Amino acid sequence: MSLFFHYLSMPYLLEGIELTLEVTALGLGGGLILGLILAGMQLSRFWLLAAIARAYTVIFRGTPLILQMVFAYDALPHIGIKLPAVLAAGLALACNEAPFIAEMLRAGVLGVDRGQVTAGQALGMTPRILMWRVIAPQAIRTMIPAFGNEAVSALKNSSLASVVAVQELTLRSTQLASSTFDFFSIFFASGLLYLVLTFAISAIQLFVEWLLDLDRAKGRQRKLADYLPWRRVDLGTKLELAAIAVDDPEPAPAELTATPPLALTREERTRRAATIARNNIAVEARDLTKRYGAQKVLDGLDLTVRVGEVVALLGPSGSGKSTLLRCINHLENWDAGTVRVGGRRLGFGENGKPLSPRDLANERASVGVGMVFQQFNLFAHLSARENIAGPLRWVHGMTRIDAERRATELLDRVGLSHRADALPRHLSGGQQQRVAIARALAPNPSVLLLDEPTSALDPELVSEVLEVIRRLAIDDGLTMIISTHQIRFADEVADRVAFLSGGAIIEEGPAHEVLTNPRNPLTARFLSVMEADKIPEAVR
Ligand SMILES: Nc1ncnc2c1ncn2[C@@H]1O[C@H](COP(=O)(O)OP(=O)(O)OP(=O)(O)O)[C@@H](O)[C@H]1O
Repeated sequence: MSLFFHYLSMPYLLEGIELTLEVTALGLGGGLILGLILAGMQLSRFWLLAAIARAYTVIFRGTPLILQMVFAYDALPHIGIKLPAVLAAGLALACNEAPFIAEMLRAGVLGVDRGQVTAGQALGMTPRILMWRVIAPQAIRTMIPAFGNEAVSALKNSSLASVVAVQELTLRSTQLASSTFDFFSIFFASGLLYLVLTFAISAIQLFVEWLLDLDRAKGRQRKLADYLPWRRVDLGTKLELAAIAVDDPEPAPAELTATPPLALTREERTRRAATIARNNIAVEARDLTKRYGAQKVLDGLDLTVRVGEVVALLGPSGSGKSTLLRCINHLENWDAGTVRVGGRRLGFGENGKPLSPRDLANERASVGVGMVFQQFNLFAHLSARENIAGPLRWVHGMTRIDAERRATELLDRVGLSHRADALPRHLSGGQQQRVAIARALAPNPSVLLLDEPTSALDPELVSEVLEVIRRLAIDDGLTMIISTHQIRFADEVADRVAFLSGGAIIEEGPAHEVLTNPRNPLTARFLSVMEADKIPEAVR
């Protein structure tokens, strides 16, 4: 036993640790830089870059590290590159780690919900802002455990540097054992030293995970058990959240229920229709055609929406409503036809050529087309307030104070000022959708597109979202195009209904007229099927 402790504190072995850490740091640091480049190449739109990165991955993941180390130390000098042993071992380890790290990075990026990326695009974020503010923060959080694994594996793999005579821990242990024949004590001591190092890496990993944990309750006394890896959302946080729910039960928001639902009288509707008819055109789609493979999803569709008008898109599932909305915001390319928003061909330059993703994002931000999605698509790592204020700062250059003031004002308007600091996953579906509406309204869009805003909600949550939309239409006179299956809501709020079937508008006209007296048999059949459409009393 005393020999074991002697070896454990022996300077000869301890100095070996220094070289072990040096090779590991070179391998991990270099692997991270190279891995970032490889991941970027693999995710690139240019197939040649992606192919080169894939070929690299196949070669360096498919050949043994020991061979790569020997190659770096013994073969490179033949082409005039003579590296010191530590550097050669570190380089080989970096080249070997890079493809694994690249795959980790790629998985992290691809794992971020595509809906959030689409929402970011709709808000006018450039690819760089999207990566920096939406994708990377979420990807990094999911990658920490895998990166911890990779660090431990790099530390252990550094022992292979002994084949190129790097005097690291394993080589020194072997040399010592060969000269003293005390194999048991030496290897036991050396194994324990490795364990201490890997434990330190695991501790760093857990600390970083804790730092980045979105559910971490700030400033609260924590118990040791909270730091264990399986404690993702600790009981304390859950209890706090439960307490919030009990203390502050979410009513149908007072602001939305205090006054009776808004509705226009027949005379008001007539006046409104006359005013709208004199307004400029806000959105115009002409002969819009879009295919997915052999399937024609939009078939020469024409639609004109005037400033201040609310148009409800109705139609059976798959008739092209969502696709039309996505084309208006140029989130989707189309095959033929034109789309103009505020007179501008969104997504095309003066010369008629498509804009780059960055220019398209800037144009989206300046034209001002807000979009609300069926699945809410809130940024999962940001609070309700930050979901609204963040894009205002990053896209529209607002100061933090102004952006937060605007966010607070909008949250108040949708009845959610009391949940401003909540993460999306701690909000109900109806609350999430109201935050999403507030986020879309924040930059004062000229047009708001709503893609089935209530279809992912439980029936009892539908009314609170519809009431917010109703107020936007009637109080604010916002131009809106709403894809919906809520017939009664469309009747009350929309100025005009457009009925889609097979990618074309087969009937359109004043909402009440089309909905009560449809002329096209397909519209009539659809409406009779939708008779079962039940809207909660509260919104009638
Ligand atoms: N990315 C895609 N790739 C291939 N086909 C698609 C894609 N997106 C939509 N489609 C197809 O296009 C058609 C129209 O889809 P879209 O979502 O626009 O319909 P919708 O009227 O909004 O339907 P719903 O009311 O169910 O949302 C559907 O047949 C759908 O399967």
